[in-house]
Amino acid sequence: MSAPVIPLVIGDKEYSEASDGFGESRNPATGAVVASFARAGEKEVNLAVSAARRAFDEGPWNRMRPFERARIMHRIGELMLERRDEIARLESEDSGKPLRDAYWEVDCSARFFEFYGGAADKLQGRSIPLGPNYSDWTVREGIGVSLHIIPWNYPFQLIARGVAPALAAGCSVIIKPATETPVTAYEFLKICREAGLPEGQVNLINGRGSLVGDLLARHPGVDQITFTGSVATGQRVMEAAASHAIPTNMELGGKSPQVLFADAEMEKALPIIAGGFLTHAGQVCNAGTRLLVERSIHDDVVERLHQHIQSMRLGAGVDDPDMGPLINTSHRDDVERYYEVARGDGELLLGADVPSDTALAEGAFVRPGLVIGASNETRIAREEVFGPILTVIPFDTPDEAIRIANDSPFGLVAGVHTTNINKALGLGEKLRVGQVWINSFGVGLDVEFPFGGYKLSGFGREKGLEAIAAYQQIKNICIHHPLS
Ligand SMILES: NC(=O)C1=CN([C@@H]2O[C@H](COP(=O)(O)OP(=O)(O)OC[C@H]3O[C@@H](n4cnc5c(N)ncnc54)[C@H](OP(=O)(O)O)[C@@H]3O)[C@@H](O)[C@H]2O)C=CC1
Ligand SMILES: CCCCCC/C=C/C(=O)O
Repeated sequence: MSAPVIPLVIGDKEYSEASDGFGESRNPATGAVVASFARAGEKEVNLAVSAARRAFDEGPWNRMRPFERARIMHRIGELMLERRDEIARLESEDSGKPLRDAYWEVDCSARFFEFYGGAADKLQGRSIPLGPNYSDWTVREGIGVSLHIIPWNYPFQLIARGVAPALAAGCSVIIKPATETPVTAYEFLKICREAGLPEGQVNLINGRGSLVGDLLARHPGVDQITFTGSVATGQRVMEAAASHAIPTNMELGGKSPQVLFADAEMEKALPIIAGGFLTHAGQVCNAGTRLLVERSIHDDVVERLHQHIQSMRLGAGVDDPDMGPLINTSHRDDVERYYEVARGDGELLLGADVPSDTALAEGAFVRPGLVIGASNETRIAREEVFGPILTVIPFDTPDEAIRIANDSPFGLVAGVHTTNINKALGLGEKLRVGQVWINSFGVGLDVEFPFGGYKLSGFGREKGLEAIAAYQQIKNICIHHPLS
């Protein structure tokens, strides 16, 4: 059976052919083609911006009662859950991630639509006292056309994370998925249509980021950009946005610390620490890839983590292994180059072997790894690898742990493992990151609290009620009304 063709979706039309030919998406475990997709060029970019512009300037969404928007958003969430088996499977094949993580993506995406659907009719302005004969108040309006540039690691969930608050605010949307993972974005568009989202409200442009991503980001018809991905590409997108002075939300890289004190509940902490750097083979912006461990327990912790990574089962995502492949063989080669860097910076302890059965022999698998004996100044401790490798660094005092944790170009998240409340609160206060997890690292279907970075990890906040601000203009209206 030939692979399906993913069309562009612009307004009420689907385009199975477009100006820049076709791309292919492959299952990273086997190299098999999952889908091909029409690649947009300048013509389709202009059409998509016109459709989104028209939807925002003239369409019904922005003029509906907010509770009517909320109902459609709730329906989108319901449809996601009704179709979760199918979407999770497609996501797992397209991105390589274990099936359970793909289910998490769908469930979390539905939660975004429930959460922001619930918020859509509560986006209130405020009244500002100016004294007698004046009335003054603010109105929160949708910012306009919102562009969402999506990476390949969480293709479905990251669409929902940005698009749900944008829709709640009244915006229209253009989605530009990563060329590696175009498949579930189209499923998202189909669900939006079935739920009754008006035409042009959400548009889908696949194509090369360096071409259509850049054209979209520079387009004067776009009012705001939400970007998740690498620092270098984020900086390019900021430059494009600066060319027409529009705001951006940047969710970039990380080299997040997990701090383990000797007083922690080890049986609970170690699986959390392992999950923190191994989830999706480490291809997560907030992966906890530096373990700062109190010196007295260093050797024991290293031994236990080493045993854990040796016992893992690697395999194709759809077989729900402990760890799936990386996104493609080119990224695998990049990660393996970092293993060489690690060997120069310290000692590399490797875990599970890559699968050798013929079906997976061509897959983008790497062995997980632990680096010991490397200082926090080394490349392996400072650069984002986006692979399953953990650098373990000992510390002697809480102050030293804080100093090492903060000595990073990034500042996305941190984990702290301790049973001592003073240490927990002290680190929570002093770590220069957007989110501190204490005795946890990532919490289930967490959509309610804000997420974003300090320093090179970016700016702006996703998730929580805080995310909505990115998609709104605040207008102040003032009336002078003297009685005589
Ligand atoms: N913070 C995070 O969550 C992520 C971080 N990364 C990091 O980035 C590294 C490289 O991954 P990569 O896929 O290249 O990530 P990029 O940051 O380059 O890609 C992210 C998105 O931006 C698009 N894009 C690329 N160039 C431009 C441009 N000039 N203007 C507008 N959009 C553009 C991409 O499209 P296209 O796919 O078509 O190129 C994709 O949709 C990884 O190894 C990892 O270290 C990667 C993914 C997520
Ligand atoms: C279990 C980890 C979930 C992270 C989902 C969001 C990822 C964002 C990113 O990598 O940018």
